[in-house]
Amino acid sequence: MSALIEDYAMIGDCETAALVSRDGSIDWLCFPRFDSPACFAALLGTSENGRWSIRPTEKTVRISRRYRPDTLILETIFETDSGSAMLVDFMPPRDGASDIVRVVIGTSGQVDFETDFVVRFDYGRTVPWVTRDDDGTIRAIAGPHQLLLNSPVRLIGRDLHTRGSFSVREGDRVPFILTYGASHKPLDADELLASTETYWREFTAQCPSVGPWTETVKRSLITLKAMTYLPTGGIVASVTTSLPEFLGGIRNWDYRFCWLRDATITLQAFMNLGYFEEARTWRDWLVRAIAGAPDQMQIMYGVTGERHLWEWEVPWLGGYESSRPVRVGNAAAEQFQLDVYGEVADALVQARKGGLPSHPRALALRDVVMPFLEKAWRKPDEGIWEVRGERQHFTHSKVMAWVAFDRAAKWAGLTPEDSKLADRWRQVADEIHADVCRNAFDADLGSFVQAYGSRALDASLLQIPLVGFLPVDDVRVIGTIKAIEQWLLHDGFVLRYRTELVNDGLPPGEGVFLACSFWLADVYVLLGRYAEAQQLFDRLLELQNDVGLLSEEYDPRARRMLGNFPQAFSHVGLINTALNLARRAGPAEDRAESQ
Ligand SMILES: OC[C@H]1O[C@H](O[C@H]2O[C@H](CO)[C@@H](O)[C@H](O)[C@H]2O)[C@H](O)[C@@H](O)[C@@H]1O
Repeated sequence: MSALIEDYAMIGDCETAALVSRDGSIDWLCFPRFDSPACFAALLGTSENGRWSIRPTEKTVRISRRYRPDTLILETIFETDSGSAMLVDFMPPRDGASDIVRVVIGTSGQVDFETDFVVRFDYGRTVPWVTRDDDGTIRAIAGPHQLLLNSPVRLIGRDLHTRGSFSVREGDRVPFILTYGASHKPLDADELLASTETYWREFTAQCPSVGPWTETVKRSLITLKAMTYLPTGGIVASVTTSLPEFLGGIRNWDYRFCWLRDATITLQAFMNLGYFEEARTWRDWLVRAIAGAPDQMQIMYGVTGERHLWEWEVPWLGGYESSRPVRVGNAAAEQFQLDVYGEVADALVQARKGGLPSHPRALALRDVVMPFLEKAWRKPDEGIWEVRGERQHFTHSKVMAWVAFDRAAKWAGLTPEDSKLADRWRQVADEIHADVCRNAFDADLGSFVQAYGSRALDASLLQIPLVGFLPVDDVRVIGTIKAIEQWLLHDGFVLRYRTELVNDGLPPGEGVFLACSFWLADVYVLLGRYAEAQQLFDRLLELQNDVGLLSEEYDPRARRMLGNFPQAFSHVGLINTALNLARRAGPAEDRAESQ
């Protein structure tokens, strides 16, 4: 059985990532890319679906862990009656090979360990041929996949598992190096550890002070960086698939892709912290990915820009705590979601403001996308929450279409030759604004509503003041915030919408959505309700696990994390709210000022 979601930590090399449980088991790993078929899939099944454990044989009296400061190097300390030892887990940034390195270091007395290496390629199904080379290397092969495991520990195959045992005394170091594909050169665990440490320390060194939240912001920044596919600059929404939004339910989705929405807001967080190199690579990825006819633009792509992300179910995996189906691929790739145009426009304008030189294709792209959008904004869509029910005129989608025209008009207004375009786009922005104010505000409720003609509330309406569509002290905005506080709060955290009242094409039930809870804190900052913003933010920080990671959702009743893990959306929320609180004129006010 898999561990609690919050009991996992992530290690990664900016091309793929693994989840390690508190007791030293790697239960999730897709080699060599984030979206490759998992070779350890115990997270969504059983140990027979693949996992690699290294743990003491005797009872542990205490397990503690942390990331080595400013890095993605995980240190787990096991204490037993006879001694203590540290397991160091990391994935070196790529230099041709793709590896996981695990080093057991004795810290006091003596600790006996056992390791159990179970490889099941193709999402936990294919049992490989496992052989031992003359030099002791364990080789697991099936079809296109090959894994090589090197260690001084003698490993023996039995019952389709590869096992070994060893002891460490104070000062002993026992390394294991797992390599995907061919191994071109002998690897040294200590050298890899040193270069990995340097890589992450250099990256975090640029992070500015965010007052008392600097360390927690750095952790989120490292987490987001680890979800960036370095060869292209694409950013995945999470490194897992099918961790459920409701335990035992069917809201299980594959997040190992690049959503324009999630990637763009991630970039905004990077830029808010002054990381513009990441913005450049992402912008280049974006321009390549969405090149072509504007009506064929997708809301998400694979890490190198793939368009076909067919969704299928994995019948041989039992699902996380029986939450089935396990899905690979994501049918939402085929959806129409109007908001992404606004998010992309906002990020591009922010990149320009930050001094990023313009991309040769960016203007051409703007000039084909905007005319398309002039018609498309009138159409119903699936919205930010990617409903699997009927398309609707979602309020948030229209607001973000307004953002697209508003930002495009400002952008065009920067050059005299584009001033005609600027006027035209300002006109469309005004038209959308009027349309939303006319159709999305319910005077009886005193609030904006989820979609035209609906009476439901939706947390995405919190974006109205955050993107500058209306000022935060507008009476309609005040009414909307009140209504959200009244109807969407659960234990002080924010639900996206009431799944039992809205037909989103799925059975009701899900946790509170962490990103939306950060948005509420941002709105409190705009309102000057700093104490409430601070209080909500503090409570959200308490939800982080022991190594600072957040999933997508949280169940306040069961006090458990839910949804894919770690999730970019949630970590972006954390960074932005920390900046808003620390600077009080942080990103929320920057974005809102564009009104
Ligand atoms: O709730 C149903 C939808 O859930 C997923 O979408 C959510 O995650 C996306 C990635 O973080 C995010 O961009 C979106 O706003 C969220 O609603 C899932 O990917 C969808 O397929 C599903 O319909």
